[in-house]
Amino acid sequence: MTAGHTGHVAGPYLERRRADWAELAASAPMTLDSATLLRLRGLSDPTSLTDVREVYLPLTGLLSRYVRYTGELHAATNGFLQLSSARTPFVIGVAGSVAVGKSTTARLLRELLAAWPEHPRVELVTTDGFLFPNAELERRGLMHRKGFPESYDRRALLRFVMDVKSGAEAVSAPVYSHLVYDIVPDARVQVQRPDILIVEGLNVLQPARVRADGTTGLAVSDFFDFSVYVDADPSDVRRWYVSRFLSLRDTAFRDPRSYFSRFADLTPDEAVARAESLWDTINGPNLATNILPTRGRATTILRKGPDHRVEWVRIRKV
Ligand SMILES: Nc1ncnc2c1ncn2[C@@H]1O[C@H](COP(=O)(O)OP(=O)(O)O)[C@@H](O)[C@H]1O
Ligand SMILES: CC(C)(COP(=O)(O)O)[C@@H](O)C(=O)NCCC(=O)O
Repeated sequence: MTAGHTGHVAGPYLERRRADWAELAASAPMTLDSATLLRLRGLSDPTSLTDVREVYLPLTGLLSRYVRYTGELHAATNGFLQLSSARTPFVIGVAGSVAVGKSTTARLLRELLAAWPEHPRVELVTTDGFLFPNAELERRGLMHRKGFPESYDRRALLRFVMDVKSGAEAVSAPVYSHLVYDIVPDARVQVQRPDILIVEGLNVLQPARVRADGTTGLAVSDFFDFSVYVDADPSDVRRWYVSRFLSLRDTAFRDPRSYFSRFADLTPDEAVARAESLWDTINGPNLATNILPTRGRATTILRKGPDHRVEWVRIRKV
C-alpha cells in the first residue's frame, strides 16, 4: 500500500484488506503479552498475538485519533461557548452476534487503550446486565427470546449511557451471570467518570424504537463516539456457537450452579443437537432480524473468516 492510496470504496465505508490494515501499525509497540491474551480471550476464541498486532493495534491507532480529535472538538466548543465544562467519557460501542467474539474484542480494546502512554482510565460494561431478570422474562413470555431487543430494560440502559455522557460523577449498572443464566441480585458495577467507556452487547447499535404515536426517542448509539461491529458469515458463527457449547459442556456446565448443568451429561450428538436448536430458535433469528441490520450503523466493521481470523476492515468515511 502506498501513501495516498484511496482504499477500496464500499459505499460510506473505506475497506482495507488485512495485510494493508496490519501495515498501519507495523512499528507500533506491542503492549500485550501472551499471558494477558490468554486471560482476556473468550472460551474457544483462537485470537492470537499476531491478530492483536495485525488487527487490534491498527484499530487502537485509529481510535487514538478519534479520541484526540474529539478532545480538540470539546476544547473548541468550550472556547466558542465561553465555557469551561469538563470533557465527558469517550464512549465506544462493540456489537455483533452471540458467539462472534465481541467480548474478546472489547476486552482487548480495554487493555490496549489503557496501555496508551497517557494511561487513560478505561471501563467496560456489557449490556447483559440490562437483561430483565428471568422472573420478569417469564412474566413477559420472553424466556426464549433472551438477547432480543425486548428482553432488555432498554430504558435503564439508555439512562445509564446518557448519565455517563452527561458527565455524571458515578453511574452503576446491574450484573448478569452467564453461569446462573440470570441477573445477580444486588450486584452493581460502578463507572466513575472514566476517560473511555466501552459498551459491549448484541443490540448496542439498535436504532431508537418507534413509539405508538409514531415518534421516535433516543437510542444508546446516539451517545457513541465510535463503534465496532464484529462480523462473520452467520453459518460460521453457528458453527462457533455449537463448538463453544461443546467446550462449555466440559467446563462451565459441570458447575452445579450452572443453569445448563442439565446439559453436562448429554452425549456429544445430543449436545450438538441441543446447541443447534438453541441457535436456530433464538440466536440465529436474533442475528438475522435484529443484529445484522445494524451493521451499517457502525464506525468500523471487523470481518472474520471461517477460522475467526479478521480478513478485512471497513471504516466509515469521515
Ligand atoms: N452458558 C454459558 N456459560 C458460561 N459462559 C458462557 C455461556 N455462554 C457464553 N458464555 C461466555 O460469555 C461471554 C459472552 O458470550 P457471547 O454473548 O456469546 O458473546 P461473544 O462470543 O461475542 O463474546 C463469552 O466469553 C462466553 O465464553
Ligand atoms: C447474555 C446474552 C443475551 C448476550 O448478552 P449481551 O451482553 O450481548 O447483551 C447471550 O449470551 C445469551 O445468553 N443468549 C441466550 C441464548 C443462549 O443461551 O444461547
